Amino acid sequence: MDSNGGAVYCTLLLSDNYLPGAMVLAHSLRDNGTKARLVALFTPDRLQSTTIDELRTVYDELIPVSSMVNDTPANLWLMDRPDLIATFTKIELWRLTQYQRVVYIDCDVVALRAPDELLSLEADFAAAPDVGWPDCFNSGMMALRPNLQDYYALRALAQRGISFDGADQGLLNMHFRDWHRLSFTYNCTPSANYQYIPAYKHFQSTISLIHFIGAQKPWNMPRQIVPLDSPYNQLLGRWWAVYDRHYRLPFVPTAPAEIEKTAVSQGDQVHAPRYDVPRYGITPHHETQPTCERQTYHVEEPTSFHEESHQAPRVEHGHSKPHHEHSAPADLHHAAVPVLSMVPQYVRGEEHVSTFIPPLPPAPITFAPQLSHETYETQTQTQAQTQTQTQAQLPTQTQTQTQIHYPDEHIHQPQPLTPIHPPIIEYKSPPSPVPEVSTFEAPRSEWDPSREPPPVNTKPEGFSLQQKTYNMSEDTHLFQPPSSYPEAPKNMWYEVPAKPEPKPTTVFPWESHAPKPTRVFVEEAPVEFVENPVIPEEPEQHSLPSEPTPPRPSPSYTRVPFEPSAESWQTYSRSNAWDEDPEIQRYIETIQARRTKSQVTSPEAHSNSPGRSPPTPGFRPSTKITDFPTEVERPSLPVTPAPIHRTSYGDEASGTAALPAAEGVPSQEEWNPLAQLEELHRRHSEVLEHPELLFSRLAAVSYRGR
Ligand SMILES: O=c1ccn([C@@H]2O[C@H](COP(=O)(O)OP(=O)(O)O[C@H]3O[C@H](CO)[C@@H](O)[C@H](O)[C@H]3O)[C@@H](O)[C@H]2O)c(=O)[nH]1
Ligand SMILES: [Mn+2]
Repeated sequence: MDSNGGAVYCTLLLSDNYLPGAMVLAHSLRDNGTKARLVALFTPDRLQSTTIDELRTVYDELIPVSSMVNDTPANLWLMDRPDLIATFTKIELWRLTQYQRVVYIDCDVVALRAPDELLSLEADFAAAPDVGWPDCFNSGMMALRPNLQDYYALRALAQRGISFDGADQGLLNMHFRDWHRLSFTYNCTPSANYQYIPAYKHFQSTISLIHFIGAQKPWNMPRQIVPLDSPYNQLLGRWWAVYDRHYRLPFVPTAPAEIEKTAVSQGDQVHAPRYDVPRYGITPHHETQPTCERQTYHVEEPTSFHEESHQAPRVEHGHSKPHHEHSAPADLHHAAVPVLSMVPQYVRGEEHVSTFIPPLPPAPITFAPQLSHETYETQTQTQAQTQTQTQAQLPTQTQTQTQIHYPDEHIHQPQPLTPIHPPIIEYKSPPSPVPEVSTFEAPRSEWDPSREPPPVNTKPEGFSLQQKTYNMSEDTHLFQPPSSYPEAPKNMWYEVPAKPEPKPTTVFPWESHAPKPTRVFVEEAPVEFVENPVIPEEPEQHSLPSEPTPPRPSPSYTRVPFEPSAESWQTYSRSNAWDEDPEIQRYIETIQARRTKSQVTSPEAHSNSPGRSPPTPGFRPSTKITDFPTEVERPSLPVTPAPIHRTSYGDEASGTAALPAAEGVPSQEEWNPLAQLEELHRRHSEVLEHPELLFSRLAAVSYRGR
């Protein structure tokens, strides 16, 4: 436990590509002498294990947290920052109740001095104003007291996606309305087009933390951009200075004596400076240089950096680890053992070093910020080789060769970071830069598909599609029809154009000169139903016209509806009253005669005479459709009256064949309907009197029926 009673610095790492920021932040705090514990929250599911290993080299404690993603990230696009999708994870800070206080700092911050006074701040929640909207605080630096009330309240907001910017800052500002306002110097957020230069000049010496807000982070930017003296670029240089101190080639302690000098006396104990070995996948020069002697630090507990770096991955939880474990290695020789660092892998700024061929004569220095387009691995090697070459060849520097050149060397020289803590390690600066010239580089497209995968965190294309939301009507009133609708216009009509029927083209000559047909067929005459047939009860009383009425155009038949008689069917005459009426008969004959004149085809037409042929004996001429067989025609009395199927109109060949008799049906000769009816009546009364006989009877009948 340190002097601040459970107060820690804490940062958050959600992705591998922010690793350089997290490392530089921790180094900058340590370099400035803080003794407070450095804690890093990290999301194991989103990070490579090598990244976590790297964090372990500088942070005292790593705390895994599960990432909290904004499920409704639309507001993130207002900032054009879809990469901030998981910053709700910051809420986990309030669950760190093992600490009294947490001074949270974003990864993209570099400390110019360690703001240890924030560790003992009284306020429950303090932050500095945001440069974009100063009524809000910027959530990149917050001094807070972990507690579960705030934690659950914040988590509830996060789960409902309540944040005006879609990320943590919008959410936290909605929750912490009364925040203790800290000085802007605790979270100085310069922008590339920084406006208030006089204020910067006035306050710059008081700045504690520089926060590189926005999508562009220092490690993705050129090491140096013009104008060099702009506030932003100067502050950017401060970030690179820390990075270079710990990760940049070359790192060659000039002389053992100077290393000795760097030990910082703190109180009554000699405390070794934070020593960070520049770790590359190559053999450092001092191993190959015999002049590099072993040097011993004065440390409390000599610890081999080499051994520590080869420990199995381990996540520390809660238990304290004295920060001096990370202090200087006891033995420079150990420290010099090559260890591969992951950090430069995520630093694109190295690409902003131009590889060039020095022309002759040298021209004034200008910097070309474009990148040499090499993969990182190649570059590292190139750097390494070049470095060796540089060492050997720089004194003469006459040959034309590819070499890495650091144009910003003079401004990124390590310098006293604060008056309180003098520089802890002296550097031998690389040989002074050779004169530079600007080199032409073709404009680079955003990414080269032939060399690299598409850039991460780019905007999905579908987002630019227009979105439209339709809402359900919330009107609860019933539909009220208007009292009247306007009259439909009356003058709106038009002639339907008649479509002329196309006449089929004639093929044969008789089609165009066809004679008019004169013959008329009986079948063609439509049957006319007499709706109310006049059935004279007394044919005698009927006065028929003595003269034939003018022929009606069509009907020759009359269908008489069947009227069930109340009398017994035995008295049924089986004939129509008018059939016997001579007047009617005569009338019909006149029609038939008329027809015959106009070539009526009728059964009589078989005779050559146009008039009425003499009746065949036993075959009377019929004028009725429901005719009954004559005595001659019928072989026996039919069961029911049925029309006789006559050969119609002399066509004897068609349809005259008798249908085969049904099986099991008694022949008509054997069937006496009167006797059958009597039998039926007898059985009926028998069953009524003796119902018990019914079933035996039925059985007998069905048996007989078979
Ligand atoms: O890919 C990512 C993105 C974010 N982070 C972490 O989340 C922090 C916030 O993201 P950052 O890119 O620093 O956001 P800023 O550009 O600083 O944007 C502002 O808006 C953010 C969202 O509200 C706040 O989190 C910041 O504090 C605020 O400065 C970072 O520092 C990291 O700690 C990652 O580790 N990986
Ligand atoms: Mn930030």
